Amino acid sequence: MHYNECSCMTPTTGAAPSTFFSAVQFVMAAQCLIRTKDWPEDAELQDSEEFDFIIVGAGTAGSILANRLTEIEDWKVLLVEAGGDPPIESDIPGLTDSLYGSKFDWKYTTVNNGLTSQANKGGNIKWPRGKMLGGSSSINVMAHVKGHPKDFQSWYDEGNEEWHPDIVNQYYHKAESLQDHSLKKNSAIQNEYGQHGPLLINTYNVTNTTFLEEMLTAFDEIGMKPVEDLNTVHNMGSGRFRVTATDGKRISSATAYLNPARNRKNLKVAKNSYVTKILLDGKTATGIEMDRNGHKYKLKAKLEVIVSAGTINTPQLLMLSGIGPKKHLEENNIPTVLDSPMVGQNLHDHTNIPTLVFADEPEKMDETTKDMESLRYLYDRKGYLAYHSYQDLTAFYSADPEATYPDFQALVLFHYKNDGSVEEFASGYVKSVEDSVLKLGKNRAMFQVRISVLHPYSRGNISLNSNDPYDYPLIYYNNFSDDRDLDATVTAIKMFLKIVDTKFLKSIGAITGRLELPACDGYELNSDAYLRCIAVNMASTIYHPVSTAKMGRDISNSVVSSRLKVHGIDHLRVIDASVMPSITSGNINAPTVMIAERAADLIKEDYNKLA
Ligand SMILES: Cc1cc2nc3c(=O)[nH]c(=O)nc-3n(C[C@H](O)[C@H](O)[C@H](O)COP(=O)(O)OP(=O)(O)OC[C@H]3O[C@@H](n4cnc5c(N)ncnc54)[C@H](O)[C@@H]3O)c2cc1C
Repeated sequence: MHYNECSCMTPTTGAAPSTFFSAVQFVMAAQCLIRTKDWPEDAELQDSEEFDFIIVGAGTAGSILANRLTEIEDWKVLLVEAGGDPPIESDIPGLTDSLYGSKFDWKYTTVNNGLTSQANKGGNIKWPRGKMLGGSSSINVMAHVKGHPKDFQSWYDEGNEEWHPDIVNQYYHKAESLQDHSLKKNSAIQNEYGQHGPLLINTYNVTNTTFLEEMLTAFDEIGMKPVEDLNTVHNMGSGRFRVTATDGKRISSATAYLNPARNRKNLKVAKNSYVTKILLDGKTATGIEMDRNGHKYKLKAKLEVIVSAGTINTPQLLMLSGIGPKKHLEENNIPTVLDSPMVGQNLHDHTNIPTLVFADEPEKMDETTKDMESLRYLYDRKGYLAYHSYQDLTAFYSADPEATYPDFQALVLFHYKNDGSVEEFASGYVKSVEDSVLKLGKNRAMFQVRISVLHPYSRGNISLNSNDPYDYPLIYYNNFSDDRDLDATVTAIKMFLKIVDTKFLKSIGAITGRLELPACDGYELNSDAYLRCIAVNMASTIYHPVSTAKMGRDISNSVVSSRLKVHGIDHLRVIDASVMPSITSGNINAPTVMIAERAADLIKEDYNKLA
């Protein structure tokens, strides 16, 4: 073809190229507009510099504490974070998955115990954790689920007097600001949420709501009644998630709390800085030892060191500093400062079993639609990038239909027909399971329903691998060590599988289908024995580990007091998900936010600074 034959290349008056060039410029600029640019500066530090408070970890809890404590102008605060600024992928809900396994993830895995999760490649479970400002709130799925008042009543009844459900509710309200205008019209929902807090709560900008509505009708048919707002009815029924995202963008603890405080003169933030030890003078915390680009700093805390390093790193740091079970410290050649037997113990989580349903719909988005949706996201923050692939749906239910406290949670994740994500999912399993998923999924859409028992009995622990702070701790999950959890899991799956017989699911030809695992070969499909076998072998996590520095009355049964002070050590607190006495009914980021908000006021109260 000659140049002249291509009408597109015929010289023009310039209007067309200039119009398209403007469009390209708009697209380039729109991408920059997404990016959060308000991260705090990386502070310069002097060795032996003194602060009033040093907070270890800028995650969900740590970022909140940094903001609330620097509200007191004469308190000088240092926030230390092992990671750096979150990348643009963290801002865009639809790209969250690309962070897993990246440098923004600690990439922890559980220890292979040879018994559970044997269908997973490596026989272990991946436990992602955010390593950046915002911590796991910068990598999570953004569901904002506040648990059930009974969860907090049980904390309170165990002697944790600062955590009565009414007080807890007050601190949820302090944190929240409900954005969804249609929900605000309902006074019960409006009253359930705070209206003026830093954490913006909304509903994902999902565009294909017809499909969601059909699914909710199916939930209704199996007794999981759809409700407008699950938090308002304390998690009984089914519905769309409230999320910490608004205008199609993530709201992490860092964007909600840390960035607005970044210019305060009494706050310093040290990024890419790893705390290796809490410094102690006898049984008093005096500061931290920190590694920044190979340079070791010793920094002093006049009032307190606050450990907010999360459920895995918090007990690791306590033990590296000589606070933990004496025998375990001795095995790792760490001099015992305080024999605190519960450090690292009581680990539990919401184990999840991916229950697979295959069906004719929904169809895969074609590439042109996908491209148009990406452009649309740049234009108005809608389209598939505006929500996480967990879409929106969840259901809370119980074995007893009359129950008012949920036993189980199911989260629904869709994989479009012939979508590459099915292969990616299947590749996490041993060959026989991988092949059966691919066979069942050929020319079908896949629904991955992640089913969890909300209140497990099994307990695991976090242990040290050695006294080297750079050696990853060992995660002994022990998730089915109590048989009641496996029985409950089978009940939960069976109850959920009734969905395959609902009108909508039947209309799209839904089937379950056998997953090929030699261990489960002899069992009839979907029999109790088969589901038990699948549950044991396919067990994974929904990423909610808690309780490895639990609060309680004394050192024999807990690590911290109701005011989150470490038993037996002065000037040291733990404030993060590890202090929960037991896990809440649902996703745990919102409870961790509430804990940090409450703890900030407990600290202010202790120093007579509460307004
Ligand atoms: C993939 C994923 C999806 C999830 N989805 C949801 C969801 O949709 N909804 C929900 O409610 N919950 C969800 N969760 C759980 C929730 O996000 C976490 O429970 C919560 O963020 C925990 O907060 P935290 O403050 O305890 O710890 P983190 O937020 O993990 O913060 C700990 C911080 O400490 C830093 N740190 C650790 N050790 C050191 C050290 N030695 N020195 C310096 N810094 C250190 C870490 O880098 C991190 O930034 C999810 C979690 C994950 C991982």
